[in-house]
Amino acid sequence: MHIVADENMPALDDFERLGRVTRVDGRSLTRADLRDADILLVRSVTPVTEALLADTPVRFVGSATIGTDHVDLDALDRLGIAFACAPGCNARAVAEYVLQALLMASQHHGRPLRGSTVGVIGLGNVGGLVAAWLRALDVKVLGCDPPLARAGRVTSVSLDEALAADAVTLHVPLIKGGDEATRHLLDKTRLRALNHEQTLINTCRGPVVDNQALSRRLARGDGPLTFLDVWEGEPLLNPALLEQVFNGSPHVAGYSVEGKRLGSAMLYEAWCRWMGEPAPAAPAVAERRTLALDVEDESQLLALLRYAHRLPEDDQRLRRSLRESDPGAAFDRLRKQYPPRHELHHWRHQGKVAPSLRALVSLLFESNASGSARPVPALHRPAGSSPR
Ligand SMILES: NC(=O)C1=CN([C@@H]2O[C@H](COP(=O)(O)OP(=O)(O)OC[C@H]3O[C@@H](n4cnc5c(N)ncnc54)[C@H](O)[C@@H]3O)[C@@H](O)[C@H]2O)C=CC1
Ligand SMILES: O=C(O)C(=O)[C@H](O)COP(=O)(O)O
Repeated sequence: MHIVADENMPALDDFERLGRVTRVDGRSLTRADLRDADILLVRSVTPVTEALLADTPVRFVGSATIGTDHVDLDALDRLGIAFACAPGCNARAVAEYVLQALLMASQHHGRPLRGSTVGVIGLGNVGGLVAAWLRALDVKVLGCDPPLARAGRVTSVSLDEALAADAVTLHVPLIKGGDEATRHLLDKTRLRALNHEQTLINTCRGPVVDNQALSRRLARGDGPLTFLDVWEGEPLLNPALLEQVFNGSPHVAGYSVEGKRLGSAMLYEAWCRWMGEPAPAAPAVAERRTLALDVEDESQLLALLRYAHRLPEDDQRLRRSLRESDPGAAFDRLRKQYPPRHELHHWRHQGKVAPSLRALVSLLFESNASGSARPVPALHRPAGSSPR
């Protein structure tokens, strides 16, 4: 068995037991790399297209990501190739990023997060978690998810109602065309309606916000306080826009040690399911070390989140990278060499917690390593295909 895998995927031990693993640069991967490959494992930077896979022996493609906008599922269907991805694998990492951004914004605006309103656009794995954490803090969540509302799974406000909140955070998939398109969901008109008292956070996909229109909006000086983790045109981004945002990062909101490992493990689980083999046992929960910090107000809550990950450091590294001769390569290098960052549940919390923060702090440290909270891989089997 030959497995071709993106060089930025950790924890491929299970696949290594299955056969020979060749590591490749996900951005420059070509069909020639797949001439004798049975399995292809990618991350979000590899466009998975008919041109890449046609006339190769690949029978199973796995993407260790939540987003799948880089994958042409119809092409995989036509080619009879199974596809797996990892919904929810890094949802907690993104939610911690968003909570930190919201607390930074509250400090900047000089008003508490508790009691404010937050528009959460997209209430799936990430947005649903963000909403649950915010409700635990007595934040009024204006959740907007028309597809889930149509399925009777949530109640949804309109997009314009959600955009009127004190802060707005985006968690939709990138859908490039058709009735459900989310490309430029925040276009010139919607961006015009946001003001300098508000906060805008985008951690889903760059093109969900029209970046040119956003830059023009921010250039007027009265636009929202903006946090961008994702950019139109990655790995190249608009340097003027980076200058204008309050905090920028190189598409790393989901880059936790746990999220990346879980993404790889979920693909192996999907492979076992596809092959009709028993699922691997969930890894034993390691003894957790203690994180001793009091959380008696929102500034201490911010300090707690920063024990795990400091958003301003992502921002400083990204701004420095723009001075390099090849900023696109520098963006990718920041991602490849991202310092190990743990999700908070890696630790066991000890310390005084204000009664108003107890519900949230307990959710932040809840383990999802086993049981019903453990995310399940998605497996797409093309009609009539079989693994053997
Ligand atoms: N920056 C990063 O490192 C990461 C980014 N992501 C991105 O975040 C996105 C969201 O992640 P999840 O919550 O896990 O996905 P999900 O698929 O669980 O949830 C997405 C939700 O958006 C809803 N939705 C679709 N169109 C909508 C619209 N027009 N308005 C409002 N809601 C709409 C869907 O009904 C769904 O409930 C992913 O598709 C991915 O692109 C995910 C992980 C890491
Ligand atoms: O899971 C997703 O969706 C993401 O956006 C990934 O966390 C991004 O990481 P890479 O796949 O680009 O390494």
